[in-house]
Amino acid sequence: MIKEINCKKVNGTVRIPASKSYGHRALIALSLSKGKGVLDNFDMSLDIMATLKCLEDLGVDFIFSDRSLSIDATRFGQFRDRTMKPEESGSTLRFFIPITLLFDEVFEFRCKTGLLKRPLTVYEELFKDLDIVLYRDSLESLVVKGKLTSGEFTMRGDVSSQFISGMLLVLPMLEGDSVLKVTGELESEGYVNMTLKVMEDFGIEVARDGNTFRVKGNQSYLARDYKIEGDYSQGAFMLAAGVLGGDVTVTGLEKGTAQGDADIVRIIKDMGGVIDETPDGLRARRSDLKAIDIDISQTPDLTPILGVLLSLSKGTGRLLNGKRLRYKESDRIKTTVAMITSLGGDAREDGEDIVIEGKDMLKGGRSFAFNDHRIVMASAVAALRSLDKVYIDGYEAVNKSYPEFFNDFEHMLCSR
Ligand SMILES: O=C(O)C1=C[C@@H](OP(=O)(O)O)[C@@H](O)[C@H](O)C1
Ligand SMILES: C=C(OP(=O)(O)O)C(=O)O
Repeated sequence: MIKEINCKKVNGTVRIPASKSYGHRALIALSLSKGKGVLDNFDMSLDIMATLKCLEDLGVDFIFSDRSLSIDATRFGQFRDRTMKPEESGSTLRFFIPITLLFDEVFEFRCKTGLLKRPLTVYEELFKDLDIVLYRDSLESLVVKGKLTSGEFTMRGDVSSQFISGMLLVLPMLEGDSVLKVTGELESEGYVNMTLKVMEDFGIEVARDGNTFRVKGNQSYLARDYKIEGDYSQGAFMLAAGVLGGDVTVTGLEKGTAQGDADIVRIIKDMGGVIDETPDGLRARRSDLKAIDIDISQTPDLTPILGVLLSLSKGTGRLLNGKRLRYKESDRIKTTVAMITSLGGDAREDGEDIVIEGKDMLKGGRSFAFNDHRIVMASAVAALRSLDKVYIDGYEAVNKSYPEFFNDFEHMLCSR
């Protein structure tokens, strides 16, 4: 489906939805507690619903009302279905593989096409010498069999942090103590920090020494109520909208967060963008931006919107070290370049980097979503500084993480 965006100016205040990453983790932590609790400031998206469905199939019950989710996990482990459906959520797939390995049963992961093309190598390597089978039945089906026992685990840190988070979440549930060693660069480290933060908030202790994590076994997650913080990865689109096209205040983002994507505030400021802390929230105002070089290895989800910002800055900027971007919902190196060029900007791939020449205005035109929610949202923001309208082909991909995006962007902020 195609969406026409004709928004040239934004003005107003927008509440940023709850963090998807915190949402996945808090749902899992509360479910592993086998108790009851309420998650407040909770927002739905297709990815979050995939995690909910997997937990429901593992025996957990939910009631959702008014952005609040009540959870009854007292029957966790009394399965309704041994087929997990992670849809297109990489986090869900990579978090639930170790969760199902708590049970010594056979589980099937039936995925939407595309998800199983994203790497599972780190688990495949890890489980090779353990008595655990990961078997890709087809492009849509993965069979998981075995039982995880405590021990010493070594995992690469430069494929996806989700493997590390997935293992960390279950290690305290095992009978003995475990050590998890991450080798090489730990990329997307902010997401591991979020995992550790949620585990701590739910009463779990992990001792960290650099990239070695020591986790005592036989720990219990505490059942509790929990408030999910706002999502900086989504806030990034609205802050960018403010500096490109008007005056936007975002609310709901916590200071001192573990979210790596909170770095968007520093990056925009380094580009000369004006973002002020106000009593209401962060206020971003239209600014002249200068191009800079940005390392995207730690904050891959910011790439599409950083691409838009650089394409509307003065000078040449580079998005650096994006090799893992190839394994997201789309190959985000290619699709970020395609989005910018299709809207009349100047961007090219350079190995694992993207090089962008800034312009005053883009032309507009048709941008393909490539089934990537973050390309959809970045394209909509690019419309603010495009001469013609922007048409987003496949805009429904936005539902993966931010179903209310167009409501917030067009109805709350857009002023013609
Ligand atoms: O753990 C998480 O919640 C996520 C980790 C990141 O993936 P990588 O670790 O593969 O970069 C990020 O891109 C994804 O959107 C969410
Ligand atoms: C890559 C993303 O999510 P996931 O890996 O969970 O599919 C994302 O939200 O941009």
